[in-house]
Amino acid sequence: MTHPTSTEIYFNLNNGTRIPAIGLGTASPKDRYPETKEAVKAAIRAGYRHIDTAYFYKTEPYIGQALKELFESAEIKREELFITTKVWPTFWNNPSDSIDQSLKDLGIDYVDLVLQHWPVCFQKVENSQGNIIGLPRDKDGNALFEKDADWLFTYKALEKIYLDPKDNRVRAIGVSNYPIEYLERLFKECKVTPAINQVEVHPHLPQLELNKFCHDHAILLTAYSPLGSDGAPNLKIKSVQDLAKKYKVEPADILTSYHISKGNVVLPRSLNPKRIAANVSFAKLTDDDLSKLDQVGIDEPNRFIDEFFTSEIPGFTGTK
Ligand SMILES: NC(=O)C1=CN([C@@H]2O[C@H](COP(=O)(O)OP(=O)(O)OC[C@H]3O[C@@H](n4cnc5c(N)ncnc54)[C@H](OP(=O)(O)O)[C@@H]3O)[C@@H](O)[C@H]2O)C=CC1
Ligand SMILES: O=C1O[C@H](CO)[C@@H](O)[C@@H]1O
Repeated sequence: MTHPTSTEIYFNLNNGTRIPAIGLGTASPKDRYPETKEAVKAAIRAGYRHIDTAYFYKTEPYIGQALKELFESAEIKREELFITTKVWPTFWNNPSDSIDQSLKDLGIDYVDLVLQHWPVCFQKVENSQGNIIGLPRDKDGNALFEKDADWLFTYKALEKIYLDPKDNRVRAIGVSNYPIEYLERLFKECKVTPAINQVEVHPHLPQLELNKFCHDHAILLTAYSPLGSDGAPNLKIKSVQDLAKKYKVEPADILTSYHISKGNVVLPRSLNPKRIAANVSFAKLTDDDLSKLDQVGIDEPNRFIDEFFTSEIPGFTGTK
């Protein structure tokens, strides 16, 4: 049974641009940041045309090194790639500075998509070296939020950048970790519909209501942590393994095909070049296959990314 590769599949965004269905995740473990360079090169050589990154990941300089080498060797052109970055909540009131830092580290002059990373606002606290602390905490370890700050301010600021005809730094804007309630407020107060809502989705967290809401409102859902994040626990799901046998692909391919079959974008991360190349077989799952996988999360819901600062956001508990 031969399968097309998911790297050949593209979806349309609501602003007329298009996005590759599969992207390489680059939230690498902090002791392995430099390996992201070779992972990006392996991914692009394996056909990936979409890289998902963020100011917060601290991997953008290594991605920039990979891109520089691939551009210089003419293995790929900038316009063939879709590069996403994200604005971290320490830049809630000045996303422009965050975008400039990402562009500098990536060595490019525009990004295809910039997302508000989390709908929260952190105080800007510097460490003894004068660097901004990504996860500022008070003496009790609680998140240091900016008092009276509005989480929608960031998206409104991104909107201004996107709508400014003189500013060519971003081709599309979107959000991440927005629940339906937050999108409903955004629609009331903003002009630009987000191109993307990037959220945790996988069989243990099928997000069926959010998925329908986004598709009904021309927002493309992008699935993060599709494998269950570190250690890929979702590979062990029995229905994933059964479907891998049925379609003669790897379990990781079922976890990515689950999203692409629903018309959603998916972002598997790997630092292992063999796995990166192997994670791209696409099996067009039937509605019955998809329901079986959705049922896993209905029976046993599990959100893997639920950071200490998320408890104010509907659907999060801030306990992981
Ligand atoms: N917007 C947001 O708030 C968030 C966005 N994201 C984005 O989503 C991306 C993916 O999510 P993430 O949480 O990183 O993790 P994933 O769900 O993609 O899982 C990554 C883990 O799976 C392992 N893995 C990958 N392929 C295989 C395979 N074929 N067989 C066995 N193990 C495998 C990797 O190990 P190895 O490297 O050794 O292969 C790694 O430990 C992130 O990198 C980031 O870009 C993630 C979290 C939050
Ligand atoms: O994007 C992100 O990745 C990390 C977890 O992998 C999370 O803190 C952040 O939202």
